[in-house]
Amino acid sequence: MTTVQKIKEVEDEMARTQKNKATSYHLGQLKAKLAKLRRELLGPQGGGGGGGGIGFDVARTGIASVGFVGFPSVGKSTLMSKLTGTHSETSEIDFTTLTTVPGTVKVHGAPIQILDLPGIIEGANDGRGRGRQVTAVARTCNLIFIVLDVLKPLGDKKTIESELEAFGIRLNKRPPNITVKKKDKGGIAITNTVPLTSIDHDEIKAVCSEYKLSNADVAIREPNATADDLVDVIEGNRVYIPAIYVLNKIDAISIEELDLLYKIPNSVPISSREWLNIDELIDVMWRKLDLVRVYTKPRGAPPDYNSPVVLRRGKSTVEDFCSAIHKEIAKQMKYAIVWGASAKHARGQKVGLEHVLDDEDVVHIAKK
Ligand SMILES: Nc1nc2c(ncn2[C@@H]2O[C@H](COP(=O)(O)OP(=O)(O)OP(=O)(O)O)[C@@H](O)[C@H]2O)c(=O)[nH]1
Ligand SMILES: [K+]
Ligand SMILES: [Mg+2]
Repeated sequence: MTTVQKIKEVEDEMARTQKNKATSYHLGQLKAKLAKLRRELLGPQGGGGGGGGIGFDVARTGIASVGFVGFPSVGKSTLMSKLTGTHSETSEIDFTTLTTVPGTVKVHGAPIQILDLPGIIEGANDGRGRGRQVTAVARTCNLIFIVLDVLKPLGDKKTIESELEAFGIRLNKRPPNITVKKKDKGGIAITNTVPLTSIDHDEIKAVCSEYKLSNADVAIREPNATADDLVDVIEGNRVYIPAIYVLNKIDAISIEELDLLYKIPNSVPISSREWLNIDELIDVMWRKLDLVRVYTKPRGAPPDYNSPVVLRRGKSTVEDFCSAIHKEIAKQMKYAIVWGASAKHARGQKVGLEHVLDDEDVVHIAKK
């Protein structure tokens, strides 16, 4: 039996099995089995791991990247071309785009790389079409636009989500607050700081046993943690990426239909052809990217608000700021003065290299 067939078999069995006290051990086993089979399929032996492959690995520029994922002909290239001014072929024929096409858009002074990608179809991860290369590129992006055609949004949404999920991509989700620590003896010891609502001890034990973990401390601090969350933590190698559902072609539907679409969380209805609601899309994109703009203030002069140094959240210390300007600056710095959200007082705070900066802070570097 091929891995794809084995996956299908496990999925079918899961669908047949009702979740209750008596089946939770079995379900936990199945979930872990499924994760292992998917890894096999996508690993280096399966041919789908690593980067995107020929034509798919493009030079990465800008402070962050946004990948466009969607079914064929939903309007990805139309959007990308107009947004960035870079030509990417468009037509009513499916699979017009065959590789990654990069472009750049500047938002609030930050250059953001846009990656137009080929359309994907159901079964992408089993090797259909260029789905695997597309999802491999998507894994490396800071934000994913899931582009949907408003005339058939919901079915397509589910399909795309499950293709991305099967590739270890978790959308609009934080890493689960679960730790699993191997030890030498003592069996499986479970502690939880929150009530376990969506997983029970049997299920936890089944997952651990499937991974041959017979002695471990499992600590669950995640409200509503599931067996899939536990599997994710044990498997590792998951990426947590924010996503926006771009509902394209709203020029083709009525206002009443549009109202319904607004109920999809994290969605922005637009028309890339008629250029409708693109401002909202850029706003939401900016917020989801969660970038940190830092303005430099030279001594005795006002801050330079025109060209911020743009950093990523989690990589926004004064040291990161210095390195973004020039690699020698951190060494030459005596101290920094910071004004803005990260500073303790309005008159400015004297800080060191480890200080974490916030969006729109102003920084003066005093040299030795
Ligand atoms: N009505 C309408 N049509 C659109 C819109 N955006 C794109 N289209 C049309 O949809 C078709 C497909 O557009 P593309 O930009 O090539 O779509 P794609 O998603 O890049 O397609 P592939 O590269 O083949 O996956 C073209 O005929 C576009 O003119 C829109 O906002 N409204
Ligand atoms: K097309
Ligand atoms: Mg295209």
